[in-house]
Amino acid sequence: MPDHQSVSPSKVAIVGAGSVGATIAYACLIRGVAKQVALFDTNRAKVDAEVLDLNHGLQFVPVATLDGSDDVEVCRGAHVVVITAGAKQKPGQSRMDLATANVAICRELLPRLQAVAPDALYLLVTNPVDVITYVTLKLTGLPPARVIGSGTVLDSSRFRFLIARKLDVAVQNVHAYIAGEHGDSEVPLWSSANVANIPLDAWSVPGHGHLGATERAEIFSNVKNAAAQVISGKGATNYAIGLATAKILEALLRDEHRVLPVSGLLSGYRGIDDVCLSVPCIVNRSGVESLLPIPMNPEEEAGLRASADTIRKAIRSLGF
Ligand SMILES: O=P(O)(O)OC[C@H]1O[C@](O)(COP(=O)(O)O)[C@@H](O)[C@@H]1O
Repeated sequence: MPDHQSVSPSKVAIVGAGSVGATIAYACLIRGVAKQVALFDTNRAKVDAEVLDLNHGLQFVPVATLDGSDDVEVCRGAHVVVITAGAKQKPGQSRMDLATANVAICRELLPRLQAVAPDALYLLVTNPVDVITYVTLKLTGLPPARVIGSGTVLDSSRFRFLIARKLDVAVQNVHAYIAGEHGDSEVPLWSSANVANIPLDAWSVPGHGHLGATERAEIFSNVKNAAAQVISGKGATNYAIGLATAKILEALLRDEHRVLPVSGLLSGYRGIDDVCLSVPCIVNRSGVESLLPIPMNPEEEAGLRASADTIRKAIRSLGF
């Protein structure tokens, strides 16, 4: 195995070489996110095969190295550890159904990861991601800024995609967030959603769609059911979460101060405490720097509180 002792400022260690972990590695390589990418999985044959396949494409991406192992040493010195390992959703299961199994995996993994990557930021992707982010905070004792959940970055991009398609504008020009749980209690922030600073409430452009109550309900339902739709067709979601995670990694490693709806610890945010969920945050090399006070109407604020209660209940039922 190559020497992993040296600490690189741009080493990403990905835990779990399943479809999500492998796709995150692929997205990191093609976007040139890190100089070193490491893939760790207990299934040696799987991790070796993914690493071999990815290494065969290194000629075509920005300069980087990729290692893989079933030995946690491969993660040594990582600047960011991305955790994707865990049971995945089967058709008909909610993300919350995975909590007990995936918390047990965290209990086993985190001390070993902290031993080899004590200075890392921890980016959680494993579901239910808000619960897993909170549990990681408690199990590691790390400062809240250094424990980040992928949260609703993916849901917000699904939301923007559907709005963009309805209005026939580029998805990059849609500014809209899903807040709260990455899951069934998530909240669409319609009141702040806009294109070119035109609130979607006031959107009226001939030939460019309409977003009345029916269209909004349909879009939000599609956002919430997006994962189930993909899972029923191909067994797992991987490409969009791979790209979303690479985007978060760029914000962290390049100190971008980018606004992203990642999951982090709320302390006195609109009166909500001691729970991890997503609101738009400034993300830089320190991790989650600031949770932004995005405007919300009373219905959205009530939705955020209800979402916080749902996640907190799940956390408490797991003994945290
Ligand atoms: O619509 P505008 O103002 O041209 O902004 C476009 C830019 O906004 C972004 O979509 C980011 O938007 P958010 O800050 O709402 O996430 C960029 O990807 C894009 O370059």
